[in-house]
Amino acid sequence: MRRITPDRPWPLHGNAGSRALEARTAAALPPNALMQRAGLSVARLALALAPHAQRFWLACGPGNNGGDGLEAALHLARWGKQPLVSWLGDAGRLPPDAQAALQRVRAAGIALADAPPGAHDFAIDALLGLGSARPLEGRMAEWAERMNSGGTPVLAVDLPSGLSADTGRGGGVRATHTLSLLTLKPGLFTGGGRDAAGEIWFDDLGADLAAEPPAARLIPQPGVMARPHDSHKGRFGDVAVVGGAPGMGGAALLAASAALHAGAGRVFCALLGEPMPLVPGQPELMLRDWASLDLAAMAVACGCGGGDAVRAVLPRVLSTARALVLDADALNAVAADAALHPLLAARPARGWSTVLTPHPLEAARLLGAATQAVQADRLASAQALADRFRCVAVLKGSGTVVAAPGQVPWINPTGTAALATGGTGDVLAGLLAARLAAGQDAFEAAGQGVFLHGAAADRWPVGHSLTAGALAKALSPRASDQAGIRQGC
Ligand SMILES: NC(=O)C1=CN([C@@H]2O[C@H](COP(=O)(O)OP(=O)(O)OC[C@H]3O[C@@H](n4cnc5c(N)ncnc54)[C@H](O)[C@@H]3O)[C@@H](O)[C@H]2O)[C@@H](O)CC1
Ligand SMILES: [K+]
Repeated sequence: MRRITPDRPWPLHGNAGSRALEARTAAALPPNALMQRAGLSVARLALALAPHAQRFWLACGPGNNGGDGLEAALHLARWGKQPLVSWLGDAGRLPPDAQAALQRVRAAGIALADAPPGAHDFAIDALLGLGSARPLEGRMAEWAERMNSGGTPVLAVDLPSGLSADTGRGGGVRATHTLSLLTLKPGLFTGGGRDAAGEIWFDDLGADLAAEPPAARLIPQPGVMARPHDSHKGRFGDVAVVGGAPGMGGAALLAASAALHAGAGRVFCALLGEPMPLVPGQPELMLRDWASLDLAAMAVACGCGGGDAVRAVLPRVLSTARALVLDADALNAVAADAALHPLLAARPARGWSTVLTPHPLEAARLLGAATQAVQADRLASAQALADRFRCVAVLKGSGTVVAAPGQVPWINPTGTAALATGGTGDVLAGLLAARLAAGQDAFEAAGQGVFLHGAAADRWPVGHSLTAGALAKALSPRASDQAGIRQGC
């Protein structure tokens, strides 16, 4: 058992993959052994998290998730703790493993209540796991609410009850900790999952994770891009930011600043609005008329603050830039104008890379779907975008998803709600362009870029408000260097 940190590309298995691994693992073990391992693991973690707690409330549901809770109660009782078991099951309809656990609990003389205890020091949510099939209601919803408002730590067994393992939708319990069993589930890391799950722990219970293909992987901490001493600015490539329609120059300048701080050799900024001779406080940025830029020789970030004006430049951008990040208004223009689609579709055959960085509303426009439909299955939505436009798709939001045709998608473990502020998307576009300019593969650049963008926010000092301009400056490789980084992704 261990706490999950981004030290490796952790494989994430959805419902079907987890069920397949469960069957495979259980088949090699004596009956009930897997659930007994699960219960022991839950009890050990509960004790480690709250060594001085006495009253452990175990809220146990009608299936095997509840069985895990019953097994945990046995251990807590053995260790001198007071297990307060509330159980919602029907003894006549229990799956075999949970049935065996129930008999063991009864044989041990542990009482089963049909309501929550009056008081407890620690709550264990074993209401629902993989079998969650509909929103919580009735007593189950009441017990979940009692856990949420109880003021104690809440350890969710396998999944916070009600949360979809595949998508991170739904939910009811908001745990402080989740112990994911057998597999790590993508739903814990994207959509509502991050808020519902709290700190994530994992016990594979002896499963061979490599036996089932993962639905996604967690982006690991990237290494520092080596910058040899014998370097010159041409080595790290040029970035051109094309955007900033009248009144929206700030977005383009934020992207350009991010590209600069992320290590691009030279950064050009082509504003589609008012001409500006120099950017105050940022003399390194070179302002140019967009038509004069040799886009074929640069990584281009297009769309930041582009407004309607960006539509006019897109045909040339799409048919000349070899490495391209399309953001914000460029995405809206592509969504609104099917005439641009063949230009986008022609890029992979020329060996050119394209990264789309939509937030959910922009993704919905590109897919011709509702935003709720995009959010209902973020992994599938990002993959649909990548497949439709033959590009790397970065679906922003809680647990950003990075997808590409034929690749296992990434889910980003970094970032906080502090990033939900104006301009941080422009910063991401500039950062990704800098990595493309350095010659990185687009899928790798996107994965590492979103990790570093989120990690910069995670490092933000408490009490200091996060602004996009300051975030751009925090992207310097030296800043992430100090976080102690190893090679990966
Ligand atoms: N079989 C085993 O040996 C193991 C099982 N494990 C546990 O088993 C879990 C999966 O067990 P199950 O497949 O029994 O599924 P669950 O225990 O998650 O729930 C299934 C039951 O809940 C009911 N249900 C679903 N949604 C409901 C709702 N909203 N309100 C009320 N009832 C609802 C279903 O009708 C079914 O009776 C995993 O998440 C994991 O915790 C793991 O510990 C590994 C070992
Ligand atoms: K649970």
